[in-house]
Amino acid sequence: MAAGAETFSLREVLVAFTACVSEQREVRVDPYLAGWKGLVRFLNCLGTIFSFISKDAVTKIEIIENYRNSDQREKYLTVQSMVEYELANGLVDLQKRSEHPDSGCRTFLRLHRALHWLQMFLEGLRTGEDNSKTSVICSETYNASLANYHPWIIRKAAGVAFCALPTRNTFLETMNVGTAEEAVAMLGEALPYICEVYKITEELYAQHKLLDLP
Ligand SMILES: CCCCCCCC/C=C\CCCCCCCC(=O)N[C@@H](COP(=O)(O)O)[C@H](O)/C=C/CCCCCCCCCCCCC
Repeated sequence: MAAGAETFSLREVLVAFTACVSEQREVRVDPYLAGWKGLVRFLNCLGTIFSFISKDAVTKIEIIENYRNSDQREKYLTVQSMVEYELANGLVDLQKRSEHPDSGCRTFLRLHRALHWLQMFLEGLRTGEDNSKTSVICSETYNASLANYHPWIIRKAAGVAFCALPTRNTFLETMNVGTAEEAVAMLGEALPYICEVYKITEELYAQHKLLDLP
């Protein structure tokens, strides 16, 4: 484990995702990005072999943060308002990346797909045997989700990086919430919130036929 792992707290990440859904069942962008930033911090602690993954995640987080810091920041308060605003103003490339290669909708979709992987990965960790291999949980859940959207070279590089993951119990203890059992209990509490964020976003994107944005 690389230096800096002590700065990661699973609790902070999970609190961010639990704060995502508003009373109107809208997905708030700021806590969503805060959750991803915490996860990237954790990924960076796992070693430089994961840098190509964290760099891509950071690029996408920054694209959306830039919208949140722009004059149109209010339009990007929730995923619902972002979709409405970008579609109404022709700001999304629907067929092919051209005039709006980094729309909020397209960029958010990449994180949304990664959230599906995260949901399955955390569930795999939570329910895995004490001595199960994190690398196996990670590659199985990746192959069942995100890998479907990645070219061969990325899938290959990801597969190599997964081999560097520590065992399940070391991994759980790195989350800084106490013992492996305590980390498992916290995952059990938080996963329904992550699932809810995923479900709401998936329904919204399906409703607007945005699930295949180039
Ligand atoms: C609660 C703590 C335990 C969980 C710790 C998980 C830490 C994960 C942190 C970040 C995950 C990274 C999310 C990556 C977003 C990838 C978005 C994406 O799909 N990008 C591709 C497509 O983008 P465009 O080309 O269309 O712009 C891009 O090609 C990807 C490049 C990089 C490779 C992505 C591989 C993703 C593997 C996800 C597994 C991460 C392994 C973490 C190990 C615990």
